[in-house]
Amino acid sequence: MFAARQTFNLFQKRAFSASASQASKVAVLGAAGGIGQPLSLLLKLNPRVSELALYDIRGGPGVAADLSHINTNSTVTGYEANASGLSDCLKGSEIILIPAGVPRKPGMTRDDLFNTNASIVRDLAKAAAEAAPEANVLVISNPVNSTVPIVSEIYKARGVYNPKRLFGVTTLDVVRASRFISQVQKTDPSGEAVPVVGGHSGVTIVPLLSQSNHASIAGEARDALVNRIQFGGDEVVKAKDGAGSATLSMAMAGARFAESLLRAAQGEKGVIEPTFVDSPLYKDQGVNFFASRVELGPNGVEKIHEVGKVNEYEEKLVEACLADLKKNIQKGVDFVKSNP
Ligand SMILES: NC(=O)c1ccc[n+]([C@@H]2O[C@H](COP(=O)([O-])OP(=O)(O)OC[C@H]3O[C@@H](n4cnc5c(N)ncnc54)[C@H](O)[C@@H]3O)[C@@H](O)[C@H]2O)c1
Ligand SMILES: O=C(O)C[C@H](O)C(=O)O
Repeated sequence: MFAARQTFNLFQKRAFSASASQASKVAVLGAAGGIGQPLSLLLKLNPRVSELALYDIRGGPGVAADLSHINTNSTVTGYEANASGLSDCLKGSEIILIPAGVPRKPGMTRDDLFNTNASIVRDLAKAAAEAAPEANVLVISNPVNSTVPIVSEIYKARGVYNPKRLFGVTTLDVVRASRFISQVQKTDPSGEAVPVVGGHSGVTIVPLLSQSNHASIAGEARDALVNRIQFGGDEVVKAKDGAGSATLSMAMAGARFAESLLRAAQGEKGVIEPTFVDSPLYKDQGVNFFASRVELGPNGVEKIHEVGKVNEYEEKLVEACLADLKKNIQKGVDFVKSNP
């Protein structure tokens, strides 16, 4: 028993190196799902979170009751699946994480999820714009390249859009990139950082190996690694064989991003995460959202970093990315125009 407690405490210390915490309410919408449950668990273990608010169209209160027995200080509340439940869940939140929506099955692209997930994200965004317009909104639901513009259009229509507070969560792409490159190079993944820019699907995911510790990777080894990073999600979808897509690794990635935002909000300087944001980098080419390294601060986005120096091979990857990304973003914008 004592050993178990020691292991648990060690896990908490390793997972989140916070010392003190301010009051931070974090809401999870879609909290009973494959991502929502482990994500909520990791947030319950994070001492920077003082209040965890869980909402789902089914099962939110059950997940909350379960997590509320964990002996960390934060309170956990599950909300009923109705409009006042959603609004109460959102009120006072500093961070709203949205993993609500359907996941892929083998043979599907993320874009195939659009018809179902676009309206789910739109409706949740409407509620968030009303109940907690100043919160940071972290969109996990796919297709991220389109769901993030949907949220921005909903906020714009209500006059509460703050581009510094809206984030598409692309953390899993860099988590994968550092793991996959470490497997090839036989190194420790914690020492590997591969910038991944662009968006979050297929060729819009652009790993910049030339900016990693292994810039000299070339030829087939490079092509295979880039392909694995771009299509890592498919590996999990195939292995789960109809039972969904990445959930546990995504929960880790989402919790890491939320932790980074809380660290930055609580005064830590130099906190940088890759994320899909309203970005000036390719606006001149009509691409209004783009993932790159972003410095976070108390007001959300502090500084959007340039893509930096890329080689000829990567230039082509960026070109292919921009073409797809532009269409994906437009699809989200058009959806809100026709389905406000
Ligand atoms: N951004 C990324 O890197 C990334 C990674 C993995 C998965 N995803 C995406 O995350 C989403 C969720 O994946 P999952 O595996 O957790 O799916 P899941 O089906 O296991 O869980 C989704 C949850 O959302 C809930 N839900 C549906 N409509 C809702 C609504 N209107 N309000 C509140 N909750 C609602 C469902 O009841 C369910 O509990 C998918 O769209 C998936 O493609 C994104
Ligand atoms: O692949 C998916 O559909 C889920 C997610 O976007 C992922 O990258 O794992």
